[in-house]
Amino acid sequence: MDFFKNFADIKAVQKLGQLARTPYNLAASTALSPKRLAAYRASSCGFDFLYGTQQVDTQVMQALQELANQARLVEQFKAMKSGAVMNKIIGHDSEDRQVLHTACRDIFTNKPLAPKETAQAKEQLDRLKKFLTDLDNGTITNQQGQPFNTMVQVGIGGSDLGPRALYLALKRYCQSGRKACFIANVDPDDAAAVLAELDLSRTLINVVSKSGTTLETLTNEELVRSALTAAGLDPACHMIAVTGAGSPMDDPDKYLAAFHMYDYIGGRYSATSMVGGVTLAFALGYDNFLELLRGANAMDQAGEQINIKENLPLLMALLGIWNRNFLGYNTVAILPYSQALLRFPAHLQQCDMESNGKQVSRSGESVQWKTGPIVWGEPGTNGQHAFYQLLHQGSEIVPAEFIGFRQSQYQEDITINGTTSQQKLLANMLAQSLALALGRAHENPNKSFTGNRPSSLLLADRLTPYSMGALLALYENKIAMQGFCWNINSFDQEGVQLGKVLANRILSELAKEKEGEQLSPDSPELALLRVADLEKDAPSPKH
Ligand SMILES: O=P(O)(O)OC[C@H]1O[C@](O)(CO)[C@@H](O)[C@@H]1O
Repeated sequence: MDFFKNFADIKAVQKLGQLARTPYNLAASTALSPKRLAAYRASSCGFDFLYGTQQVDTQVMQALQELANQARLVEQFKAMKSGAVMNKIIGHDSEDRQVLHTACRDIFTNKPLAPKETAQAKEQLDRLKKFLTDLDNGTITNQQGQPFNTMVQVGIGGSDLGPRALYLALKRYCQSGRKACFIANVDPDDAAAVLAELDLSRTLINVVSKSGTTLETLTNEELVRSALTAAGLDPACHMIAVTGAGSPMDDPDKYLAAFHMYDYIGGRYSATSMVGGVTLAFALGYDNFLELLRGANAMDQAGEQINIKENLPLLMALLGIWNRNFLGYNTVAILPYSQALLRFPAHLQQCDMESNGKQVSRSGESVQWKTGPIVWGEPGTNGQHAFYQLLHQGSEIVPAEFIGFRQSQYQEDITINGTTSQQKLLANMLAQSLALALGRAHENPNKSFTGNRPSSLLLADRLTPYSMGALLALYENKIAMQGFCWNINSFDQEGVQLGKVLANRILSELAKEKEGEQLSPDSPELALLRVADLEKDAPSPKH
């Protein structure tokens, strides 16, 4: 495809390389003037993005705009949204799929960019609405005629992280008497701890797996099924499913209700499909789920602007590339100053690292440039009392992305010493960004801060279904645009396969142990050695 340009061959990359020899020094005495802070600011969909604390100047910003234009990032994004086959490696066996999670939220117009896929999303939404209405009006109840009040989502990776992060973020908006829980890990203690807290008779189990083949999810499905049976309940009256159309799990007869997602939606981009939709709409209400989609759709539209000042996903993608490829920073910390965003960094970790943790280009060649950084994070202010020491004085420079809200969600606050807790929270976030940038000289080297450490601030009024949807899509789109720029396929995940294959081999070794007997203490290690031994002689697959 004409779009597929090697990063190193793009003209603006040479220019940025030169500019990176003398990056803006954030620790210089006049570096953070009010004029600069006002100028390095952009807004979309209720979010203000403050990036005066990045090591950029007007020349760098100009060159980043040129990079966006020369790599045709917005065109690639629009092509993705319109159904181009973006998930592929040219000349090699690959998934060869469209990438259309954006179609799930392009439902607020008569002219969606991918009409067939948006029609499919709407059909699933209609089915979900009917299912929820049946729950509300008592058409669907438990065997005693009581309403269901809890939904447990059983899934892992993209079938867990996004939906769980969004649920926790928006728990404040739960419908009265409704809640959701999640089981992901194949560790039996995960399910045991969740199930111990529930009245199973009032619980719906939502098994979510795009492939319908994931070991952890199928195992936990059986575990929960047997817990229902042991409690004298009929699993068929309690279990629902979300899976890829045509997957091995796509068997509506086994479930009280079944919903589809499609192969053009990647697992880690699936939170706005039925993968997130069923549990979120059950707990938060259908209208709140629609608001989430509305926010995501607004950010998808912002992603089509050519000017980086009007396109937050693109601007954030380019600043990330500046930090990664030109300033050489290996990692990014996502630091929400919002307890509700507790699991959002974990979701972004999958979304980013599974998407952009690649080392071959879209033409199958080894890339000669750095791709996705290591992404991690925790909410502030807790993180300040844990790992910020390294952020301020460590030998690794960690660009930070702060996320904050002017108002709290619950609006239940207290004024102590003249400020509310929300003000204390925000003051801390702003202070961290300043401290990272400015540093502080001190005669005692152990107390001195070098500063000149980049960060940016994302600020919105309040964490609502709409702003959460916009924030989710902001990051999804940022990640996709970075992948386009690096000329990698951000939409497959071949790197997770080898571990799965080897785990299955170790399991078949362990299964040889006498059935029902406890594993002897050295069994796992012996199985590991046997499989390692077999592997060393295994023929390499054809290239
Ligand atoms: O929804 P599924 O098919 O069960 O997959 C779960 C997760 O497993 C992965 O395939 C990685 O192993 C992720 O990409 C995916 O989100």
